[in-house]
Order: sequence, then structure tokens, then C-alpha cells
Amino acid sequence: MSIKRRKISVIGSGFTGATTALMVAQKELGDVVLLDIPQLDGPTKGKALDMLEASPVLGFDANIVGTSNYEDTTSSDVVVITAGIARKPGMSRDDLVNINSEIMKAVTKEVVKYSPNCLILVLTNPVDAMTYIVSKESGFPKNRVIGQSGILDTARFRTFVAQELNVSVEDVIGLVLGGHGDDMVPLVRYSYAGGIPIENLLPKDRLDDIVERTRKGGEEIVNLLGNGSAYFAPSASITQIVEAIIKDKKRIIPTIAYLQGEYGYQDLYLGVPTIIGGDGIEKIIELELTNDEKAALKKSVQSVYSDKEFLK
Ligand SMILES: NC(=O)C1=CN([C@@H]2O[C@H](COP(=O)(O)OP(=O)(O)OC[C@H]3O[C@@H](n4cnc5c(N)ncnc54)[C@H](O)[C@@H]3O)[C@@H](O)[C@H]2O)C=CC1
Ligand SMILES: O=C([O-])CC(=O)C(=O)O
Repeated sequence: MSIKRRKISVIGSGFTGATTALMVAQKELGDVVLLDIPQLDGPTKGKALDMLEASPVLGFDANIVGTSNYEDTTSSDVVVITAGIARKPGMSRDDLVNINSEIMKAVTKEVVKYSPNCLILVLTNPVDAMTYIVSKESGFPKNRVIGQSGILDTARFRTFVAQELNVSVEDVIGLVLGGHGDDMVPLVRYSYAGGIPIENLLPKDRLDDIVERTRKGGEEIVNLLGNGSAYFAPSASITQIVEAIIKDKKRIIPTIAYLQGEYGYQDLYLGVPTIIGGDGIEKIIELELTNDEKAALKKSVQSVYSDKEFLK
């Protein structure tokens, strides 16, 4: 028997794609193929080679190749889609829906042609709608198409809570539900620091500020960067999903999953707590919500549905 390394392809070699490629390689989750459009063939190969040349110093064994030829992605175990346009100051994620949905269709066709058995992870915005399109276009079982938003949104929430309490981020656990937009639903009631409900540790007005800052977390970075959007925390987040799959970890993490009645919604990709392992989304966890939480989720779902209407 010969044991082979896993293969992870990352489509889009921009800020999030390149950063994800390096993080995945650094964790030795498999060999990495970084792909972008033919006009960027040279720069994509250059980025991949540059990362590979960091491997002796950083101490990881993973091959990284850059390409614009989908044949090089053949038989990938996991494909991460970051291809598309990022927003600039003054734009909402939904402003990207038309242009990025066309890119999703074109990319998915090629991904599926060369890796019919892979799992696909979607980062491109507006990510709930883009995950829906990729799922539809791929024809894959729904557990094999996963979108990323909740790990990032929760990470922002955890960062702000840890800063406020002056404690380790590792001890803060949070959970954000809903679409990846300004109406996302950080669930304060399900958030803890060292096992203690954070509602016992912070006054309501401070928690309200943290919830609001979390909702606008993407915009805060967009405004600071001036010409693009966040990429370090998003790449770390998608890498966590890749790791959960490759190592079959059965992690309980919020991802964008296909709902068939869960939380009262049908035929929709939405951010919910899931169990992620070797089969992708192995389970959706349904939580008891208060009436206020249900109303907040409904508002968030409505903005996702409005994206979906766009796509018909
Ligand atoms: N879901 C999430 O949590 C997050 C989503 N995003 C989204 O991820 C996407 C990528 O963001 P960045 O990497 O910062 O953008 P970027 O502009 O740095 O990179 C995007 C890359 O996609 C490539 N591309 C465009 N069309 C392509 C095609 N048909 N095939 C292959 N590659 C193609 C571009 O050439 C470019 O290199 C954006 O839509 C952004 O909004 C970003 C951060 C977090
Ligand atoms: O804000 C954006 O456009 C990128 C993104 O989704 C995030 O950083 O949460």
C-alpha cells in the first residue's frame, strides 16, 4: 500500500487565495494547486514558487504549484473557491452578486470536470448566495458544498470579547448564525469565556457594542484597507474547514450549509452550527432560539433570499 498526500486546489490567487494556500501548506494538510486566470499565469506561478521556497525555513513539506490550467487540479480532494471580485469602501457584499455569480458558474464547471469527487468550499461573496450557486451548478450532494462565514464572524466576536475582558482569545467561545451580512446574528446567549456565560461577565451595553462591531467587522477592514477586503482571518477560517475535513475531525463549527427545513427554512444555504469531518457537512445542529433570536435570523434570511431572487 502506498499512502499519498492529499491534494487541495485553491481557485483565485489573490489576497485570500494566496494566503489560504500558504496556511494550508504550512499545516501540511496536503499538496496545493493555486489557480487563477490565464492573464495571471506568471504571477500565480511566481506566488506559488515563492511560498514553496519559504518551506525549508518555515519547516513544512507540501508541494505548491501555480497554474491557470484546470488540468493541474485533477483529482483534488478539496477545492477552495476564492475567485472573483472583492468589495471596496462604500460597497456592500451584495453589490458583487451579478459579477461573482457568473464567475462561480464558470469556475464550478471546470472544478467538477477535473475533480468529480471533491469537496468544494466557497469563500467568494456574497458567500451564502455564491455557495448556493456552486451547489446548484456542481450537482454535488449538499454535504460536499460548504460556504465559509461563521468561523470568521465568530472569530471577530471572540477577539472583541477577549479584548474587552483582557483574557485569552482561546478561552472565549462564540457562535454567529445567519447570512454573512450586516444582519448576521451573533448569539450572545451561547457565548462563554472559560465556561462562564459572557452575559455574566460583561454589561449589556458593552455586549451590544461588540455585536454591532462584529456585524460590521468586514466593513471595518474594507474601510481601513481602502482597496480590498480582509484576508488573514478569512484564510485562517477556511483553512480550519479544510483541516476539519482532511483530518476527519468532526469539529462543531458554524459553516454555510444547505437547509431543508432546519430552523424553519427550505432550499437555502445559510450559516448554522455544523459538524465537519471527512464527508464535509456531516450534521446540522439545530438550536433552541428565543423569539428575538428567531426574528433576527428571519431578518438575516430575508437578505439572503433577496440575493437568491437575483440569481434566477
Ligand atoms: N466569505 C468570507 O468570509 C470572505 C469572502 N471574501 C470574498 O472572497 C473573494 C476574494 O477576495 P480576495 O482574495 O481578497 O480578492 P482578490 O481580488 O485579491 O482575488 C481574487 C482573485 O480571483 C481571480 N479570479 C477572478 N475571476 C476568476 C476566474 N474566473 N477564475 C479564476 N480566478 C479568477 C482574480 O484574478 C483574483 O486574483 C471576494 O469575493 C471577497 O469578497 C473575502 C473575505 C472573507
Ligand atoms: O467584508 C468583505 O467584503 C469581506 C468579508 O466577507 C469579510 O471580511 O467579512
